[in-house]
Amino acid sequence: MSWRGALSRRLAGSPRAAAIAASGVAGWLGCAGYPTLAEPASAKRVDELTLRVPPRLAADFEAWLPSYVKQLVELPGFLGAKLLSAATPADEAPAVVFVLGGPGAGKGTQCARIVEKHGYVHLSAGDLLRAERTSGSAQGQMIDEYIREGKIVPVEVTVKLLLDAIRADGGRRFLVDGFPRNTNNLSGWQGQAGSAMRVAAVLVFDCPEEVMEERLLERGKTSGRSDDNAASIRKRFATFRDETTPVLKYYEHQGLVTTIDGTRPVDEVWADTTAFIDSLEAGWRRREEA
Ligand SMILES: Nc1ncnc2c1ncn2[C@@H]1O[C@H](COP(=O)(O)OP(=O)(O)OP(=O)(O)O)[C@@H](O)[C@H]1O
Ligand SMILES: Nc1ccn([C@H]2C[C@H](O)[C@@H](COP(=O)(O)O)O2)c(=O)n1
Repeated sequence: MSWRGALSRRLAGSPRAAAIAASGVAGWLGCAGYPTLAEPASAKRVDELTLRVPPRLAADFEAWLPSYVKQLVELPGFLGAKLLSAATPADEAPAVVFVLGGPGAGKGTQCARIVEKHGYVHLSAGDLLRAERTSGSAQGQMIDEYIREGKIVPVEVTVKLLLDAIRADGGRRFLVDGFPRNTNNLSGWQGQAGSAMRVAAVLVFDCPEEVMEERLLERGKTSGRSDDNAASIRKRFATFRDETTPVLKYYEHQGLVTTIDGTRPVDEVWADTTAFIDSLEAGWRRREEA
């Protein structure tokens, strides 16, 4: 499979990337002509290829890159590949800590404590969607169905709610809870918040499904949530396994993930959570002083 062929196929399959195709592949790559890497490189020659991708297309590019790299490294004579970075937000951009973990892992509980002790602004994607659902907006019914089915609402809706809330608050440190939940969330964030916000860390609460199920069924006795029932919980677990895990892998690869065992009593989980926020803040202070 030639590199050129792989690129064309990917472009054909992606609506956003169709715009790239229309503007010409060579122009998009930022170079006049591009190498056909199907020809094996000689052992003495190292070819270097720099791809310039506009920030608004970085998410598509990164989603596509792994399969492209996989094909490259399978070519005889290819020595290796290095992804430098997509778009790097400025250090002074507001910092976001994404908080993830399965349904009932304890995200909201720990976020409430972080707000109280460390003064972060907490934005729960689920809470924003639930509020939007009852606001009487045209998309309320759609959101209702997604939540009940444990499916992830299209990112256009969620990222707008998050960014509106972030802009309205004007703060500098945000906990974004329950987001990004799938690759659609991830690419929507990167496309729309990308360089305006800095993803400082991804905090993950790890908890087995049996424990989370017990917690959610207990919460369901009083929460009034349409998805705290056995059928919805099963679907939410499947969505977490199938759709959120790839996002966690993506951020792990970037060295941004800190995982905390969420199975323990709240105070024990909190001891690790607050220590993590302290270390994050200490790192920022050291950088500011340097
Ligand atoms: N460490 C813990 N030990 C026992 N119960 C907990 C613990 N953390 C949270 N809970 C309880 O479990 C339930 C779910 O917690 P929480 O709402 O914080 O989870 P969540 O990850 O935000 O869930 P969801 O994604 O469904 O909103 C709540 O009733 C909460 O009181
Ligand atoms: N990024 C998100 C976050 C949440 N939702 C929907 C689907 C979830 O099952 C539901 C509840 O979220 P939670 O309060 O458990 O974090 O809200 C979504 O579609 N996209």
